[in-house]
This record gives sequence, C-alpha cells and structure tokens, in this order.
Amino acid sequence: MEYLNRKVKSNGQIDTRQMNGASNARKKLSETAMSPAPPAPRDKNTNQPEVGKQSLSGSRTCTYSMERDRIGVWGSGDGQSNSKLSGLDRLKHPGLNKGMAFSIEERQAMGIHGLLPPRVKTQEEQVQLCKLSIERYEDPLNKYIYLMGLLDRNEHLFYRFVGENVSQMMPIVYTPTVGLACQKYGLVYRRPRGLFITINDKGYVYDILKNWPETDVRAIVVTDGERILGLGDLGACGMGIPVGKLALYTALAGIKPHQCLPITIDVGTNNQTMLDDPLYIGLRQRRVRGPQYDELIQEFMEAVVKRFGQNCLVQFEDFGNANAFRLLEKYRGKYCTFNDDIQGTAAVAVAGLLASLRLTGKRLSDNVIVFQGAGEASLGIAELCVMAMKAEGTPEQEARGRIYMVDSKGLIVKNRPEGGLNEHKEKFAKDCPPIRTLAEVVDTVKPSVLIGAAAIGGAFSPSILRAMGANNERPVVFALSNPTSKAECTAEEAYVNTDERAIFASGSPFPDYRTKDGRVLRPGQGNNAYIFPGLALGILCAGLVDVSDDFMLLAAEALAEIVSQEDLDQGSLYPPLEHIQECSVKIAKKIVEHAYATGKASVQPPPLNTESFIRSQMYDVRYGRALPPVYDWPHDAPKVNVL
Ligand SMILES: NC(=O)C1=CN([C@@H]2O[C@H](COP(=O)(O)OP(=O)(O)OC[C@H]3O[C@@H](n4cnc5c(N)ncnc54)[C@H](OP(=O)(O)O)[C@@H]3O)[C@@H](O)[C@H]2O)C=CC1
Ligand SMILES: CC(=O)C(=O)O
Ligand SMILES: [Mg+2]
Repeated sequence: MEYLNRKVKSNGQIDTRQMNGASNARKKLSETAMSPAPPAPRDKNTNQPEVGKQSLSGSRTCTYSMERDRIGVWGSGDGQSNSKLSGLDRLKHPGLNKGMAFSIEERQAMGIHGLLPPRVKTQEEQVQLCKLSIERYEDPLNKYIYLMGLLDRNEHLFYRFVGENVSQMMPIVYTPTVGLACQKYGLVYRRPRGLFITINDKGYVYDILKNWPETDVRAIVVTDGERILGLGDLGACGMGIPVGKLALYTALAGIKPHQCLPITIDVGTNNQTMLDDPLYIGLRQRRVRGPQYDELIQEFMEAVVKRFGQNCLVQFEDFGNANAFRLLEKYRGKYCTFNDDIQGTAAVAVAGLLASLRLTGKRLSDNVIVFQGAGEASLGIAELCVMAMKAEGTPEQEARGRIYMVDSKGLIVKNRPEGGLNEHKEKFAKDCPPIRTLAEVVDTVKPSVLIGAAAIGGAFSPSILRAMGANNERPVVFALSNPTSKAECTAEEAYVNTDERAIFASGSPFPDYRTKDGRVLRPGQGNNAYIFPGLALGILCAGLVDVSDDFMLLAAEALAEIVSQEDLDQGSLYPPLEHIQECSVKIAKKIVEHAYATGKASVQPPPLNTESFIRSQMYDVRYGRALPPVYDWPHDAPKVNVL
C-alpha cells in the first residue's frame, strides 16, 4: 500500500541555521555544534526552507502534517520516527490524539476502529464540548485540573480551545489560578509534565535532560521556585509556573508544544508550610545556596547547550531576587536567555506607559514615577524607563532623577542609615532624608505614575489613590503584583478614588467597570504574557542569543503601537486579550528585524518576508490527517498498524 511507504524521513535537513561570525564563539560551548545542512527547498516568499524542513519545525522532514508537528514523541524516547507507534499509542499520545475526530478511515487503518464511539466529530464540536465541560466547574482549581487533563489527552484541542478563548482561559492556566495550583501542586499533580532536577542530581544533569523524550527542544522555562508570583517560596510546587508560561508560548505565539520544556530546579525550600505538608512533592530540606547552587545552575546551562544546542532559549522565571539579577548578569549574551520577571515585565510596563502618553499628552520624561517595590519587576521597569527617556533625548541622570523607588524600608535614599542598598537600587537613590511610608512619598514627590510590584496586597490605599487623583488630571496607576490577592489595589478602587480618571493596569485580570455615566472601562492586563511569547518567537526565528535590552524597548514600542484609540477610550493601555496572538507576531517581527539589523541573528539566510516566515513556523492547532484515505468504511479493513 502506498501509505506504508510514507515514513518519516530522517535526513537531518532541518538545522539549516549556519553559525555566523557573532555566534562562532558560542560554538565552543556545544558538543552538538550544528553542521551545515544540505540545501533544502526554499519557499519563494520567505527565502527559507519549506515548512517542515526548517529551523522551528523539527529536525526531520516527514510526509504527514501531524508527524511534522511532532517528531520526537512521548514513549519513543529517542525522537525517532512515529512509525513505531501503534494506533492505540496514537490515541493515547497527546500530540497525536484527535479523540473522536479520527475519521473512520484513520480508525480502521490504525487498528483502533471500535475503540471510539461511532460518531466522528469535528474539532469545532470538540471545542464546544470543552466549553460546556469547563463551565460545569465552579471552583477555578477544578477548571485548572480539567484543562491540564485536556492538555494531557489532546494537545491540538487544548491549544485551539485556549487560543480561541484567551480571556476566559488565561486566568485559569495562568495568573491568578496558576498561583493557587502551585500552592496545591501536591493535590493537583496528575501526570509527568516537565523535568525536575534536584541538587542531588549534580553531576548528572545532562543525563536527566536526556531522559526527556523530545529531542527538538527550542525553549525552556526554568524556575527554582523561590519567588512564585507574589506567593513566595513554593519550592518544587513552582512547577506550575513553567508549565503555564510554556502553555502560553504555544497558545499565544504558536511555538510548537514539543519544542517547549518546563523545568524546575529543586534545591529545597525554606517554606516551612511546604516542608510540613504531607502532600509536598519536592525535596524535604532547606534551600541550598552558595557555590553548590551556582555549580548546579552552571551545569544546567551547559547541559542544555550540550543536549539541545546553543540556540535553545532558557527563560528564567520566578527565581528569588538575589539569584535572578546575578544569574541574568552571568549568562546574558553568552547563552540564549532572558529573565522574564526583570526584562519581560519591563517591556510590558513600558509599553503601557508609552500608550498612556497618548491619553496624558506628555512625554515619558515629563512624568514622575514612584515604584512601590524595588525588586526584579520594579528595577527592570525603572531601567527600561530610563532607556526610553534617554531615547526621548533626556540625559540619563535627569531620567533617573524622575524615578523614585520604595522598598521594604521606605524611599531609597543615599546614605540610608540601615544600609542594604545593592548596586541596582543605588542607581536610583535620592539625596534626601529617609521617608518611611509610601503615603508620605506620594505626598512629597507628587508622582504622575504610581507602579506597584511588591506583592503587598492593598498597598495603594484609598487615601494614596485620592492623592494621585488630586495631583493629576489623569493619574497612571499600575497594580502589577500577582496573583489577584497581592494586587496593590483593584481596578474599581483605582477608579472610585480618582473620580474615574485613573489610567489603570494590573498584573492579574480585573472585571470591567461601569462608570457613573454608563461607560464601560476595561482595565488592561499589564502582564509580561503580552511580551514573552512573542519575544521568544522572535528569538527562535532569528536564532538570537544576546537578548539585550534594546530588544525589550523595541518589544515595548511594538506593543504600544498596537493599542488602538478604541482601547484607550475604554481605559485600556493594552490590546484586548483576544488579539494577543497577533501582538506576539508583531513583536516577533520587530525582534527578528532588529536581530538582522544588528548582526545578531544566526538563522541564515535572512527571510525575504519576515512576517510570513514567522507565521510559517507557527503551530497549527487544527488536526492534520493521520493517514491518507485508503478505503471506505464499512468495507473490510486490513489489520495493519502503520504508525
Ligand atoms: N505583572 C507582571 O507581569 C509581573 C508581576 N510581578 C509581580 O511583582 C511582585 C514582585 O515581584 P519581584 O519584583 O520579582 O519580587 P522581588 O522579591 O524581586 O521584589 C519585591 C520588592 O518588594 C519590596 N517590598 C517588600 N515589602 C515591601 C513593603 N512593605 N513596602 C515596599 N516594598 C516592599 C521588596 O523590598 P526589599 O528590596 O527591601 O526586600 C522588594 O524590593 C510579585 O507579586 C510578582 O508577581 C512580577 C513580574 C511580572
Ligand atoms: C507575571 C509574572 O511573571 C509574575 O508575576 O512573576
Ligand atoms: Mg514571573
């Protein structure tokens, strides 16, 4: 039979990325240095190898679209062809399963006829069922468990469902519910998802990476669980975050699921509640710090390059403050990496601020900005604000002078009696006597922008908000802390206490607000989810390694440009969540263009049409044909399992 011959080829045509001068140095890091590939057929629009034969599509070509999406597979372990899989395997394989959408021919040819109810459903009907099913759950945690179960069963359906219902599903797979899921991870954990690497695995990290059954990993989100959202140290239970972030990589930016790998590095936890919890899933010990910790992370970075190549992206997520800054400085430029909490958050917040200028009629440099918090998020945003102000022509010192930071000890001032200023905070220290409370800082400084990222729920009291309203025609208030319980104020509080004049954004979603005169305000979600999926897509499409801050400013500008007048009129500084996939493509396009313009791209040759190249790389949530039609039901079917 013809289809018997249609096997996955293994000709290594994919890695057409040839290292350019800028990345030659990195070659030494890798045992798996890419070899120049034989020429592949080129797409006339993109000047890139055809889909299925290029950088993001897997390291092998194949005939069927489903195989094209999923080459290495759960269960095969070696990333070899799917031809070893039986029909039953395919039914159980989340990347290949179509459930009742398998056609009759497919069911017969794969030897699974009779294992499914007779009716054949469309994917649209399945999406409808997902909607009905999830609506039956009232408890968000149960909705989360349902969605993770769907992901475990049928990836295409999960991503289509989430992608078509972003504003309803994002709060479940992501903040705020993912925070609750992490706190209860011992309860919600069902099936293996992601890799756990512990301090006891030192010396064997590469072997653990080899246990991951997919070989074509392009993006890793890694946490050590020390600062999970604003919930603190959750140890190994932090795994929910890399899983959730990577679900958004695919749902929001079309990065293929099998190219994504969530990792949790378990060095213990200092959270006594976790340590005492019989359901806790991690090592029962206090956190290891110092040289042992650093050696483990170093081994991890090297093992990633050795296993997946030097262009494999490592997104650091929810590390504790001290490690986050240190590790970013240590690895940026040398490895393909960025820190989402510092850099991604900076980009989304600056995007919001740039958009706000269209409402206030100011330049960014005309603003006075007060931060509640001086950690990863706040300092990342503050530094990018300085960069954006400099781009407006404001001298650096003047730009820094317009930014005031409040940490747990009060306003950051020079010669603080209790000391404790690190080099990052020092740059924003003011030459004035200490001021202890945020309320006093707001009264003294009279900021036009107030940004909260300190995980102190309710820190923007009604009186602080009223002061913002009294001092500004349109006060800008960002309550960025996650999850919802940690938000500095709600959208309603921001509007009510400023005569509905506040320009508000928040890290976790808040419902629409109806004004006294009947207008509906839709507070935007100032969350790095608007940035990291598109940023990652751009990084991968360009083969970018050095994710410097100019890329972050570019991403911010790209996002701000997408915000329409209608969005602004509705009080939102961000495009609707329903458009977030388009935002990802636009951001990726800017990243790719800038990577080539600055000589930092390593995918060669450059695409002729950047946007079509990017789109051609993205995951298709629709099912492919599992098999070509070979006969009509109800005729006798050959008992052959070809896949
Ligand atoms: N919306 C988004 O996209 C993002 C939101 N976030 C959220 O931001 C929050 C903070 O994250 P991150 O910056 O990474 O955390 P960090 O731990 O790095 O920083 C927390 C900061 O808050 C300060 N702080 C603690 N207590 C107080 C207080 N009572 N008054 C003033 N400041 C205080 C700390 O002060 P000190 O330095 O003195 O310890 C520190 O500077 C989290 O809730 C997180 O979820 C983070 C990333 C993205
Ligand atoms: C959104 C995010 O990255 C955080 O709250 O940590
Ligand atoms: Mg984070």
